[in-house]
Amino acid sequence: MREAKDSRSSDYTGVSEGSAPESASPAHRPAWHDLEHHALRLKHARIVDRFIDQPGRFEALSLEVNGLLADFSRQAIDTFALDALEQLASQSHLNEGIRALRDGARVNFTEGRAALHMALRGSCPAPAADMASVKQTEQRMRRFAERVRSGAHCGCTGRPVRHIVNLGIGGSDLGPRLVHAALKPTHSDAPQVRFVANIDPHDLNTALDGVAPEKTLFIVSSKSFSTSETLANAEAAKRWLQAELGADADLTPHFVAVSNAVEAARTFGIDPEHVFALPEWVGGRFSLWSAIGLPLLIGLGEAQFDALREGGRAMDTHFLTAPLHANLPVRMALLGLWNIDFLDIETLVALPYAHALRFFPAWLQQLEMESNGKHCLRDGTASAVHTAPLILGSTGSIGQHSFHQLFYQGTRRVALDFVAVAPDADPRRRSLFENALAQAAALAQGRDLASARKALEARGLPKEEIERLAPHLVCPGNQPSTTLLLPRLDAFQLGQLLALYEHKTFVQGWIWGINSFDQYGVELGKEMARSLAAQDDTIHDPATVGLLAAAKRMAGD
Ligand SMILES: O=P(O)(O)OC[C@H]1O[C@](O)(CO)[C@@H](O)[C@@H]1O
Repeated sequence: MREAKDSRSSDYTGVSEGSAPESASPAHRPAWHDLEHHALRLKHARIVDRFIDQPGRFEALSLEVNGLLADFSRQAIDTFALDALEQLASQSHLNEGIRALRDGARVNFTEGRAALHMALRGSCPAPAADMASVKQTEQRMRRFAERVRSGAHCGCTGRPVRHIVNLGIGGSDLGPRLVHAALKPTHSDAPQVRFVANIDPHDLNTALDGVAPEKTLFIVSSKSFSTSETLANAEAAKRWLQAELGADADLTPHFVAVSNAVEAARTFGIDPEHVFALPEWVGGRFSLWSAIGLPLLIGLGEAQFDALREGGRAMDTHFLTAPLHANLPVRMALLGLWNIDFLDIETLVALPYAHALRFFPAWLQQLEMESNGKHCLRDGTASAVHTAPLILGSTGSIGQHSFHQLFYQGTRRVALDFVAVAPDADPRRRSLFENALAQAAALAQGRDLASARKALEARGLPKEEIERLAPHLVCPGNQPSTTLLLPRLDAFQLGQLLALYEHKTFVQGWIWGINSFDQYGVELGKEMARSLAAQDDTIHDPATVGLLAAAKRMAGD
């Protein structure tokens, strides 16, 4: 493996050494103006007409990486605009950015840290001492997971642990929760894994329903070991065990922690041998591949976890080596940016057509919105253009019967990412797949007034009734979408999919000129919650004061 270069020792500014300082805003780059020009042409052009203008459009606009096919032919783009987007990437020194990420430069320039999640997948080097400790932790973790899986790890009464409850939130929850749901076999002898994130007691209470305390292990998963929701749940779990097993019961075998705050975990009562640390250079929303994956090692086993990483590594190799014009994460990032900043399509709808991927939209929301939902640029100025998309979504075909209506006949344009899986012999999976294809086609095609009239004529309605109803049947269509088609839903392909979006997020953040790896906004909300808890009335705005008083009245205080 290559050794990390010296760039690691400096904060990454995005300015090549010796070159004149450049504005961090992409809007100052020549390609931006070309793109504005192209957007005037393409904003209202019909996507379906592009297939007529460009025979072979599907082939020209799809990319396949290790079996994962991405079809961009239903994006509102042509070759001129695509070229200009690639120029924007070059003018933004994207290749330099990708190298900076790979070589461990401090791309997280506000916190002075590298973002080396790829190193966890073996795709790039990291400081040798850090990697030695990552490897050592991983060995301990694997041994521990194997002991739990085999029934050798017992609770305080000597019964083998069979229930695992992961207590974590954000990146310490969403990634493992998504992967576990996606890959868990329907029938398995492995310990059962449940995930609890919310401080609302309902979440923990539901997870503990039907669970035997003497056979339960809690994983307190918190990189910082200071997140209030997770700590409150850990304390509640402790109280539950004490109530069930006796105040004097030795709870040590019932708790492990995934955290780099080893001392704080020890103070909570966790044996340091059972604290699995993750390096500082892995951000929460990129941490699935680290010790945060412990519930996966226990619930799914080593082979699955390794195959997931292998998939991530395969996507990394593609990302690090493919030229910009044939680079899948880059293509995806550029088209996302095109929709947001040039076509004014600010919403991205994530639609996995696989029930196993039901947590994908929530995972993606944190990844993209926490990473790139920012306005402050590298040089401290405010972004003049929109950054991260607003992401919503759910599994197909469920959304078709609730929110898709707005995409068909509402007043806004949205961009959609369909994630479909090539169907097997089960006719229900074929139907699900056909639904995905039909939605993408119908949302692009729409239905004009003439077709609406025809549909009503076919029903044999009188002329006046047809005229009255026809406008209500019109669907403007022209909603751009990308379809990602997985050959199968296995650990390798899932790893590829998740790494694809990680890299897309980095590329967009790089071009927008923001730091994708901090989250100071979230901190403000946390501070406010802390001051409420401390009952510091002086800093509360009148609405908060009013609501606090109303809640007190309702509680009968
Ligand atoms: O793992 P921790 O430190 O408990 O943090 C959980 C989550 O909280 C955040 O810091 C802010 O929501 C996320 O970035 C992170 O994934």
